[in-house]
Amino acid sequence: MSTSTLAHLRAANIPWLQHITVLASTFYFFAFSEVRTFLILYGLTAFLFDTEALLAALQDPTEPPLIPHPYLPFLGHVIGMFWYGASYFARVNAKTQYPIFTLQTLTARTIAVIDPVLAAPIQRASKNLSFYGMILEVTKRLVDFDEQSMEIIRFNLDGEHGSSEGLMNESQEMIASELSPGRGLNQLSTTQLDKFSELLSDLVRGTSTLEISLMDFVKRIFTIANAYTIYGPQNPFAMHPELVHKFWDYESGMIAVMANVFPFITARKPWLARKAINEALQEFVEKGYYRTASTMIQKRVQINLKHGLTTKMAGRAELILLFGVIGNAVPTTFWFLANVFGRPALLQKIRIETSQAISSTRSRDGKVKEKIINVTDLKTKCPLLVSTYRETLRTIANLASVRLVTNTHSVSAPGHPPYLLKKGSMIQIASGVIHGSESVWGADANSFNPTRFISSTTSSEQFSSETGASISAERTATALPKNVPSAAYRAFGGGSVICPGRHFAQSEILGFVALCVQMLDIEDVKGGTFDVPERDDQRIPLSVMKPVKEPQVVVKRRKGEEDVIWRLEL
Ligand code: HEM
Repeated sequence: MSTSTLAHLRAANIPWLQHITVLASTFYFFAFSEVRTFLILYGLTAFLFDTEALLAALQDPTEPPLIPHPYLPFLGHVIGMFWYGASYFARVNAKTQYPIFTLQTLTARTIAVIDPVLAAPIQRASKNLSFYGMILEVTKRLVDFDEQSMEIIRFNLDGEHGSSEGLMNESQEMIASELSPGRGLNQLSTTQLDKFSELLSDLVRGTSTLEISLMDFVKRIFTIANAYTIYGPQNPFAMHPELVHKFWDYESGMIAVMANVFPFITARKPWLARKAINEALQEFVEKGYYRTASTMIQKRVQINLKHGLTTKMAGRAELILLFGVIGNAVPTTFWFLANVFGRPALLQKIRIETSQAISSTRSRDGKVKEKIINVTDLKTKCPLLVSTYRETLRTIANLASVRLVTNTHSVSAPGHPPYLLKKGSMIQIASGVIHGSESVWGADANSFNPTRFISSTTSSEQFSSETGASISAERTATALPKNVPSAAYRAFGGGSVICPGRHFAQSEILGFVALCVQMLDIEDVKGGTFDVPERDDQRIPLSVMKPVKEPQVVVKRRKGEEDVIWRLEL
């Protein structure tokens, strides 16, 4: 044993003196026949309680420090993550203040990344730190893929047969291209915005009122509009309207289904819901309904079938994308509406600001007949709206970015020593901790500041004086406060797997919220402004955070807007 190992062992948080004293006194207190049993019991207990500290002492000094659980080794951190949900990393970080640390559980080593400066090189190192290596097991359980499909999906994930070979590479490249700014994306967004205005006008007509939970209000419109836009007129929800509810039944119980402990008994409602949706998705592929869907879905189904997925499994593959499309957009829009309508002063300012993006047509008698909101104008001329959207996401986007270390990798960043990330470890970039860090965002990191993303150089005047709309749109969307590193804003993940739907999401969510702000009053069911709900930090959703309680609201058209036809355009 080298002298440095001995020094580490001596410095380890292990009560060596107590162990030596106990061992030495054993022979004094116990009869010879009892010594063996005692030593075995003592040894086992000491092993259980000290092994994490021993691992911490013996690990390579350049590895992220291992934090032994103070009371319950190997199980303590698992229970902590289960009990405290998304806030567990924040609790450990509050005690340790390490920029990166390791938690050991029975089956895995989890490396939590707390400093965004380290997050940047980690999300860039996609060759050795694999997103799919981590996420595919989740996907398998999420949609119930069979093993044969998983083999097809796993092919060439590390790129050993070239960067575009294999189902995943081909599909990911195609989706990124279909959803990146350009004509195809504009077409998708236009269909979506038209559908929003049609559905909202139908749901809240003339002087009628609608009593509903704010979340259900968003779910109703977004599920139908997104399914229509992305999956076409013969989408599963249009063919089987009862599936809209079932989709959200599955969403709320999917963690229990994925735990996979006799889910048909322990999580029956979401399990049955998934079964019904999967059957409809299979029909969507088998009956060729996908041929009337967006180009992205047509290409995606063709890629999946070409690589050998059965029609049944190609249908199931769509369930994961449905989550990508709707699963985050709905709760994000819910929070955005809650943050605006729950703060009358902010609502007032946003009403004034977004009115710049409206044009109107009049009937012969001079009355306003139609009002059109231009979503490009929202992005370029309405910094408060865009900033409120980004601040909303900062406060609710808690989902860690996960990576599996497929080859031992050393990561270095300015101001940090190099850290060794050993093969087999699971990395979690702790988005929630980073989003709430005072050292990153300033003293008000934990409060809601709707103007946070309006920088001193980005004002509505400046936007209107920009020459190219696309340049100003990009500037609005990327105005991080001074000195905040870009990897600190993690709502859409980062690196090569950054959410490809972020541009689509921004247009649909800004458009929908502006439409609501201009067209509707949304108040507490008991009258007046509703309270902005609290975040439910105990639940770990596979999307943005959920509220503890969903406000029950009354939705009606604003005075004077009862007969106006509202439309959204890009
Ligand atoms: C506010 C709404 C949204 C949020 C907060 C969001 C967030 C995310 C996040 C955090 C990831 C994982 C990235 C990582 O771990 O590094 C992701 C992946 C993804 N998102 Fe989104 N997303 C949203 C909307 C959308 C929409 C509307 C679409 C599609 C139209 C979409 C499509 C996808 C896809 C396909 C992936 C997987 C990327 C891949 O496998 O490479 N997302 N999203």
